[in-house]
Amino acid sequence: MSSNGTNGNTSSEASRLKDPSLFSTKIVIGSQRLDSHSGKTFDVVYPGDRKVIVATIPECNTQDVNDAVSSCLSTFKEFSQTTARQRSDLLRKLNDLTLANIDDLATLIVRENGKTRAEAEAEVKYAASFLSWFANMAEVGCQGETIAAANPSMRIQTIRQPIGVVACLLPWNLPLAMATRKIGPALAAGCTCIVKPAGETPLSTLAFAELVKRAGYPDGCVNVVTTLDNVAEVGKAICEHKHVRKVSLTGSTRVGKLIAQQSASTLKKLSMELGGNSPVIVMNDATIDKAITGVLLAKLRTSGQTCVAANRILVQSGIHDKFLEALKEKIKTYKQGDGEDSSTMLGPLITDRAVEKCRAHVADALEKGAELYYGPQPPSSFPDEGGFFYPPTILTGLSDDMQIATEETFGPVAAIRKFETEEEALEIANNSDVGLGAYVYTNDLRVAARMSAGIETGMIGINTGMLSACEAPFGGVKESGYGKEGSIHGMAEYQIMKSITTDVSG
Ligand SMILES: NC(=O)C1=CN([C@@H]2O[C@H](COP(=O)(O)OP(=O)(O)OC[C@H]3O[C@@H](n4cnc5c(N)ncnc54)[C@H](O)[C@@H]3O)[C@@H](O)[C@H]2O)C=CC1
Ligand SMILES: O=C(O)[C@H](O)CS(=O)(=O)O
Repeated sequence: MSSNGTNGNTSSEASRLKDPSLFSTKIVIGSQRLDSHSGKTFDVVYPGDRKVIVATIPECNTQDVNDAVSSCLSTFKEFSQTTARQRSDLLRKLNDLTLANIDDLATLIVRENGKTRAEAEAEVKYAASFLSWFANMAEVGCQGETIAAANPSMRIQTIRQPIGVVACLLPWNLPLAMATRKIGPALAAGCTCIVKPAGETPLSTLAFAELVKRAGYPDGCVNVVTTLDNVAEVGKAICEHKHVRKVSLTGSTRVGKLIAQQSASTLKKLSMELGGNSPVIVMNDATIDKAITGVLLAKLRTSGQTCVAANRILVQSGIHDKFLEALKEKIKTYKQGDGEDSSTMLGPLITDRAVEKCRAHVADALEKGAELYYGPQPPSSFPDEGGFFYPPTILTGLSDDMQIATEETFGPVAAIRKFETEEEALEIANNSDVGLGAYVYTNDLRVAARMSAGIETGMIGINTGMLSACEAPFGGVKESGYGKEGSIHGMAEYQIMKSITTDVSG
């Protein structure tokens, strides 16, 4: 294991930054920036042209995980004793530093994820919102209770305490926002963190760890381990480590089930923000322009790579044809290309596997009776070279037997299905093992109320395609997982509540 003492910003990529010292390619263990014990590395590829190796990053193993947890544990003894006020002040400094470095953080997100700069800057602001939110929550969320005991001799109180060492497992689609959505409440509660970003997108998390240090946090509050190909070993080491008391995962349901199994031996507290299959229901009385805008936002944000992406678009028969025509006219205007090009509206997907998944979903749907309403016919649907692009596509005639109806496409493919009645739409929408987000377009409050009650998801947007905000509880039901992130509920995920009964008689 070597340490060059700096953050390894030897890459030409660092020259893209105003502050090249934010280009960090070493893992973070306490005060040290290190290579992995194995000395092995992996490359981060720019999805916009799949050629440039953006950075070479340590491929961690069990020893690295153990070092990171040891760092968390030793710092926890000190950090857990800070006051809520102190932790609130630190989060405000971290929020301010994050926003002050928005240009560089956005550059790193564009380079590692491929999304447009506009989306990357929006993500940095979204990420910072969790820091400012939990700066406010730090003092509120740490309050306990005094309970009137039935026994006059007794005084019953509760206090909230940090749960301990927290593991944060992050997805690649919003690498920074998903980091702060976990690290923010964990630090607010007084926990210390071992953070594992997705192998595809480690750079914004490593830069954020630099800002944590600059904000004045004790070394060891936020430790970062990285892996791409050794994730099974690293994940197992995290899940089975007895000093890791909490795991917060944002990722697929497949990985969520694995984490739950592996964490069972030490009975860790878990927050599971997993996969979705979001239905959109457009009723005949919907305002069509609003519906088109919202559906395309829910479908195409981050090129369709969000867990709350519109995956099944159900349109009532009376508005179906008009809606389709308007959707096609609008989707045509979405220009794909390099994220740094200001005219680009859709960046590439994260890998060629993601492109292949879109192609396979379209091909499968067409074989099972769907029609290609807009977009290229597979397999000519994606370029032979260049970035990981899949062209925006509209399919009609969606049916439950198609892969695109039961799996997240995670790409710019809009699958439309006509329905007749409200009851039919609700039945189709709920025919899924997962339940994260859903969207309903109607001007009838009674329909909105019935749909809000009847749809089996954790979150619903009514006449909007955006249901995420730091103040709103984010999380799903069924196999989309459990736990809430953000909101007044998000901090309790990182705390224990202790009840204290005192005999005050005599
Ligand atoms: N509910 C939510 O808030 C969100 C859910 N997602 C879901 O995540 C998926 C796409 O994101 P991905 O990063 O591809 O998900 P993924 O499940 O493949 O990976 C998520 C994280 O888990 C890690 N991981 C993978 N195997 C692991 C193992 N054996 N042990 C420990 N960690 C492991 C990955 O390295 C990554 O850091 C989609 O299903 C999407 O719906 C994505 C973003 C938000
Ligand atoms: O990672 C994701 O997909 C996010 O949870 C979706 S959102 O918070 O940006 O809506």
